[in-house]
Amino acid sequence: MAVLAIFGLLVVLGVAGFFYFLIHQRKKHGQYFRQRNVTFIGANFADTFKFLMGKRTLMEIETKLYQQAKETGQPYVGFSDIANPFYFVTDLELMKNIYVKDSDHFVNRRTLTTSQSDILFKKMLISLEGEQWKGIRSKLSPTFSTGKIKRMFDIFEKSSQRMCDYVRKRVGAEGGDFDICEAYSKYAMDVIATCCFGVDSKSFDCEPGVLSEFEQMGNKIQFRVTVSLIFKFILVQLAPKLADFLGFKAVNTEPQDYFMKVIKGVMKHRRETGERHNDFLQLMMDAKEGLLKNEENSKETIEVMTGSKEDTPANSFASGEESSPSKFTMDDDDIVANAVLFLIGGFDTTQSLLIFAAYMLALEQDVQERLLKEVNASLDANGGKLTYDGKPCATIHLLCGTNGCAPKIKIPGTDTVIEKGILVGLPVLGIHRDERYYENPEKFDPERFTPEKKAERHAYAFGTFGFGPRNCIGMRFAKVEVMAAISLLVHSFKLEPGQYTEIPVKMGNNSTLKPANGMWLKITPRS
Ligand code: HEM
Repeated sequence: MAVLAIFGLLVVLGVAGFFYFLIHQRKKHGQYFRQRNVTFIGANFADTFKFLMGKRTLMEIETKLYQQAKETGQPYVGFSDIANPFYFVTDLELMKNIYVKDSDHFVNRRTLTTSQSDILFKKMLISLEGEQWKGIRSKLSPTFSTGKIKRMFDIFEKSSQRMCDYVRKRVGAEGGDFDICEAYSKYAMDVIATCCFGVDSKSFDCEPGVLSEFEQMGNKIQFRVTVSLIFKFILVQLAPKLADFLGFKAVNTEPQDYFMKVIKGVMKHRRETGERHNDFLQLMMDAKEGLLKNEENSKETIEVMTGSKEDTPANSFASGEESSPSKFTMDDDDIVANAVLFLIGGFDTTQSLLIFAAYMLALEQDVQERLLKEVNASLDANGGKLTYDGKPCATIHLLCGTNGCAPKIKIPGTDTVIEKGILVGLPVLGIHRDERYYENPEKFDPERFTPEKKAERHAYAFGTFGFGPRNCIGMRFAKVEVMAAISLLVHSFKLEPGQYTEIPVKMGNNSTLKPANGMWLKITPRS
């Protein structure tokens, strides 16, 4: 009884301490912005609490935040993410300044780990800073050029075929209700296993409900926003030494060790036998040896490297005016770390896009019919083969928040100075649903992405892959991977809402855009 009472008291003290801490941080960050004459809008404790209890999604919170920021009529506002004061920018021209003109100042992300034992995480492109980031990004950029991805197209086609065979087996000749999340998870895992690790994921060989070893480890290594991760993260930000002492790590040890073993085994085999493959792993091994074919200075590689066609400070780096990429060397751990990063960065994102594209196509039959016609015409023109140049037109928005830390820099046209280390966040989700940029934004309308329509909008109104030099290095890869899978799925099956389809869909309480209860659709083979 006494033990229970002490335990209960400790819980009450813990919760009270946490709320005291929240109030203290909010007050501190509010003061920070008020002293700088910047409107302060957050944090919202009720929403934070509901999120921790699983009753609010990050998507709902970000949408509300954007509305609040927009209602102030200011181009940027102050916000508190509990750990840090945070500038929340809603003005597209200001965003462009940050990403293009001042890109050199907004190049680092916030720290997610301090642990010395987080070896792989520390070597991932996503965590690198300054010159080190530039060096590795410039080494990796040529591996993501259109030409290189074109050579990998066979991998996308084969995995898409395997996925359609799997779906056919599950729904039978007459068709039936099926959770498409399962097939897309296997597809995204299969593509990354083949391209980045040089192995077969065996994800389509398993019985329903069973995951292959690669899939299990791949799932374990993904970032999931859980209550414990949030606490860990706050501790890393506020008391890095304590977090380090407690051995907090960004990436779980078990999958980390597994992937290290897998990839090092494949590299050893290739080096010993001289075997070569058309995949990222090969390209990274070539980049390490300085053997990568000479596309380093091509215009496109510079675009992959800088995320911009325009003249930016980063472009001068990319074209060799500052540090030369050849100065930087990669070792085997860099290769492993970035292959694992591609698994983290390219799995959930691609899967979410595929899931919602299937959902919208099931709901909007006329769009599905148009897409089917385009895909069939492309297949007919290419002897029934899916090719890189076939261009189906399904495009869908995704949530992604993106931010950078600045050294001291003044916001143009204002007296506001963003000090070193202060975070700047760009609310992509809100912008994508803003009527000022998109008419009827909740409507699934691929036509808004025609070149003519795109030219009518501000270039920064579409930020799915981020902007500037720190944008998504895998964007070209992801687009082709997604197009291959959607094309073959729509060619093989009719997608319709089924008896379990939730309309509107309930979103999951996680960092990425995922439906809470799977994505059940009625799927019928076309022949
Ligand atoms: C639909 C799929 C994808 C979406 C929506 C997406 C989105 C993003 C976003 C928003 C960023 C941050 C940009 C910023 O901070 O400004 C990012 C970074 C990154 N993405 Fe993706 N991504 C996708 C697929 C992929 C794939 C397939 C790969 C790898 C094969 C990949 C690898 C990366 C890497 C390595 C970074 C960090 C780049 C750096 O720090 O220099 N992503 N992605």
